[in-house]
Amino acid sequence: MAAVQSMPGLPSKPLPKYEQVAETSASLDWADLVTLDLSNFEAPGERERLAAQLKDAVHNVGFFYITGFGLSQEEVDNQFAIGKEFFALPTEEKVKYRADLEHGNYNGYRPKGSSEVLPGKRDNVEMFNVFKFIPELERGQPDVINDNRAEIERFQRHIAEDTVQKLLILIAIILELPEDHLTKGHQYDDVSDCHLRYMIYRHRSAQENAEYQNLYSKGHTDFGSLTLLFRQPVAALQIRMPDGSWKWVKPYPGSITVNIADVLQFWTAGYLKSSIHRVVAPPPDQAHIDRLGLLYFLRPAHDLKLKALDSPLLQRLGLTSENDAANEIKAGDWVRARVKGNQDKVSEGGNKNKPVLGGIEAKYYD
Ligand SMILES: O=C(O)CCC(=O)C(=O)O
Ligand SMILES: [Fe+2]
Repeated sequence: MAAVQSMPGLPSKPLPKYEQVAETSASLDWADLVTLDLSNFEAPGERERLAAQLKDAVHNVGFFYITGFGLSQEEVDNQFAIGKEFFALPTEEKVKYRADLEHGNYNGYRPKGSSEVLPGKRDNVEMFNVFKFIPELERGQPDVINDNRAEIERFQRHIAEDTVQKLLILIAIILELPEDHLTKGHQYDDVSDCHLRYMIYRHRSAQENAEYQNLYSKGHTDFGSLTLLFRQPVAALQIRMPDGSWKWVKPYPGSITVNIADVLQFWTAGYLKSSIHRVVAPPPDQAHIDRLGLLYFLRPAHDLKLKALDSPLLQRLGLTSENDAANEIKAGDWVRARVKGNQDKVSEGGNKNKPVLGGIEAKYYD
């Protein structure tokens, strides 16, 4: 009898369909964020219209939503199913794929407890980071990734080669730079630490939440260029508003939450805001849920320097990083120093700046 052959491009073992959980019915103080609909991006005048809509958000808030990005909820849910399958593996299987965190390399598995949330208190978060499928970054992968590799690569490439390219064009327009000024340093074939991340925050008891001051992840900024957070109906992400208050980020159907990260802040001498966000315990009606996450972290080509860009807008505003300690730091070194630093113990006493590289600090908040 002929052996059963799997179809090329289809997983050898179909995954159970992923069902998203219900939204919270709690009434929370949601942040009011701009939503960009990318579905008419190619229409005449559309880029300028979207850039105008985005300008204030990226300067003052650092967070916004996108819709019309060309991936269906089914495709997104299929990625959640992959993450769920991976995290259900026994720990001894998962640690075979452990990332080289000690050198700031996130390629692979990051076990829970790798970072401190509060002094003496370790996190409850697992991550599995799948870097780009290019020869320089290949590594051994678990079966669930190998079996679904074609679909994961297609999903990653859509984000990297379509969605983020559009966002980088809009940001270049805001900065009055040629449209390809930022896309050039963010190509799929560039060696960089871009990755698709599957994440799980395992729920804690009410008593544990009290001991952790409700924190799952301290207030922080992200390290690279942009972060894209696929819709996750469990309320837990909060952003720090310009007045220092924290607001919840509502997960709207069909949307991705996007935030500006450190490298874009360096490149714009602070004009683009790498804003502080944190993850807290969900409201009571979602407190029992193990919160799965799906994110894409966009990082620039490793060798690009952090020196501010020569932008007409920044020049008019007098924003330059001339003589700044960041000028000669490579973006990839910054990202890796921040990943490495995340394994350190936290300091006592709440909100602290932490040295990262070349005398430059990163901000952390409780
Ligand atoms: O899980 C979330 O909502 C945010 C995660 C996050 O901030 C991060 O991984 O950098
Ligand atoms: Fe983050």
